Amino acid sequence: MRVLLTGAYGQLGRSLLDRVPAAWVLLACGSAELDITDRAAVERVVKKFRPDVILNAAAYTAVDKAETDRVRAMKVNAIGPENLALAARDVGARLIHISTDYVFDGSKKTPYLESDQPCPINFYGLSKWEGEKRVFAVLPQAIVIRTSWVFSEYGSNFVKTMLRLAATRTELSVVNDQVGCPTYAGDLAMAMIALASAEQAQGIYHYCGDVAVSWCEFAQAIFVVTQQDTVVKGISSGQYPTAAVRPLNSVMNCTRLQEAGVTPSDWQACLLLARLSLSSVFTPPEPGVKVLH
Ligand SMILES: NC(=O)C1=CN([C@@H]2O[C@H](COP(=O)(O)OP(=O)(O)OC[C@H]3O[C@@H](n4cnc5c(N)ncnc54)[C@H](O)[C@@H]3O)[C@@H](O)[C@H]2O)C=CC1
Repeated sequence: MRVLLTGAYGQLGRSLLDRVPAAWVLLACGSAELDITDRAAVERVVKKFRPDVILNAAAYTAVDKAETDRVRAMKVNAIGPENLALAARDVGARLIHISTDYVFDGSKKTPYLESDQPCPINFYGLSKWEGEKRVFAVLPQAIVIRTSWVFSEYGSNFVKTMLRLAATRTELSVVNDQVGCPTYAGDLAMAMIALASAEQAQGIYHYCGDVAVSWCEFAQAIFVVTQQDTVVKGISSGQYPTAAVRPLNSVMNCTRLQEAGVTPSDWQACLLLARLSLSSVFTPPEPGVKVLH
């Protein structure tokens, strides 16, 4: 199978690179090699490589910055995926794109289903929802996986932030009224790989961790696993104002993907397995375009 991976050097992209099946012919492109907002470049690369599947791990993920950097966020999160969908349609490729729990407003009292109506409360969520709509308008058979609270050995994420702060502080205040499901990027990568081979799969799927926690409880779990005595004090969202408002309930129901044979992320086990590499700073060289297999 010929697979084009975009956004190859973000945390999901790198997690995919670690796990792609050896039998795949993979073209991995970081933002320097393929800017997904450049329609002509996307078309050129896709026409030349002729992938069977495009995996899009590229995104504008700075949630707070997106409130003021709106044009860029919309370009990367909405126009970029649309460009990939157009190019995929031209060559008959399938597209697996990633979206977010932040398309919801968080007012629901139970886990969000794929059929629930999005109603984003921040610009990042709005741009990601626009991306979903543009993808399906061009390629109705595309796959969109909505995920949440992603962490890994790579990039920047909540786990790394907590470990960095704990290195210099004995007590941390962390929000305790936003609840969601942490997701290990390696598990999300495996879910994408499974769907890449599932020819019948299409539409929206939710994929996240199997246990819901508040950010405060997530921080406590991180310090238990890494055996640190950092004290974590719960505070409300109101006591920690951010540029972008976050949904209070980010929990998503993953039954649809489970029925397709993909188990939710066992994030607690992954935290334990990944704890050594999580605490080290990973700065690999920026590679160029290459066919890995
Ligand atoms: N990190 C998280 O907690 C969550 C992430 N997501 C979604 O998961 C997906 C993966 O996110 P992460 O790997 O965590 O993000 P990341 O920020 O680590 O990686 C995104 C990558 O996209 C690249 N990129 C940015 N603009 C680009 C462009 N114009 N063309 C090509 N590449 C470009 C960046 O250079 C970066 O390497 C994204 O779709 C994100 O919206 C959803 C929910 C939560």
